[in-house]
Amino acid sequence: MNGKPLLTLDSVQVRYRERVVLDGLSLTLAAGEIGCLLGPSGCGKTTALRAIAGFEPITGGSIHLNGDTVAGETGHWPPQRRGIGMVFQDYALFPHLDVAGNVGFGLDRLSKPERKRRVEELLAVVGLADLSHAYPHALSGGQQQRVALARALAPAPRLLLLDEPFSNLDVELREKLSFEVREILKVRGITALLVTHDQHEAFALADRIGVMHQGRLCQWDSAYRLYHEPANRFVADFVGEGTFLPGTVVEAGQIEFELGRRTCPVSCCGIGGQVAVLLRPDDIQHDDASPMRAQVVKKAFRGAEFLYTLALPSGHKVLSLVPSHHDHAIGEMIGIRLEIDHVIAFCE
Ligand SMILES: Nc1ncnc2c1ncn2[C@@H]1O[C@H](COP(=O)(O)OP(=O)(O)OP(=O)(O)O)[C@@H](O)[C@H]1O
Repeated sequence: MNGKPLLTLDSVQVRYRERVVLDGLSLTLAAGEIGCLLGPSGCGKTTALRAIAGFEPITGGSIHLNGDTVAGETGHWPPQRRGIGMVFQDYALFPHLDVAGNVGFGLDRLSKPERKRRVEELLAVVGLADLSHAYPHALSGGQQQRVALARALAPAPRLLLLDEPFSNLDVELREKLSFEVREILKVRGITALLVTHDQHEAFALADRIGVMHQGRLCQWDSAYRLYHEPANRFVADFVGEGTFLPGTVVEAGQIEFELGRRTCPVSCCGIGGQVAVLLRPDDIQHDDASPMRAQVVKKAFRGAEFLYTLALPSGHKVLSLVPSHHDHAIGEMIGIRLEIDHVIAFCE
């Protein structure tokens, strides 16, 4: 991590009655960094945001914001004292206020001219200067989301929390807005934490991503490392596409599986141990000259590429990304080559 920590969660626990829904959540976000909690429905992402914002009391651990302990044994700061901005899934705009009224809503402490200036500045930042007198019902989903962002940024929060901010938008707009929002946050040096179950959104927006499963954080890392060096099988499955092939540890640091023998540091089992070898679609290359053959059982056109599902002689399936001018029919046998940088395997 570069820079001073702005947000630190130290073994945070949240319980609803007897049920633990956040279990020992620890993470640090540096000032100016954008983090993301990614995970399936019900894993505790929203609860984590609510705990940080101060809407949810924590039952263990502590939360620190810019050096202040805002939740923990020493007490619990109310949301308004934490100086945190929030953007919600449903935008939560005030329907009776126009765009300028929505953005200026939390700025009563400013004089009228200051407030006007601040609203204009924020609307310019989110590209809505021309719509300051429009009402929310007359705006598209993407425009409403930008108003919500401008409103959350207007009081200059120490931290911005975004809860599934793009989930009501179509896929294309989602990615476009993710990049736009990242640009806005980065230019202004705003620290933000987003929650989503959409990994493309996480990849487009965040510097650091935490994959959550059943209230626990499995890995808090860059998108690259989550994809290429997943900490466990859940992360490997949840992030990116891939399949697993059975393998055996044949000597220290060496595993053998259907596509060959490779170096792989496996610490969880000894020689003879059974492992599951992770193969990403980019690890399997199509090569007509290769003696290794596999049968096309499924294909998905992705524009520049086909994603082929291939059956190996054992019947196990692997995925392969192949340039789309290599258009092979279902049932055809094609040559493949293993082109893998570092092998990841998990003990069975
Ligand atoms: N007020 C509550 N009382 C009891 N249980 C709750 C409460 N709020 C959430 N839960 C439970 O806590 C767990 C975590 O919920 P949370 O909303 O944090 O998950 P999530 O990852 O944000 O899910 P989603 O992506 O569906 O919003 C869920 O099993 C949920 O049913």
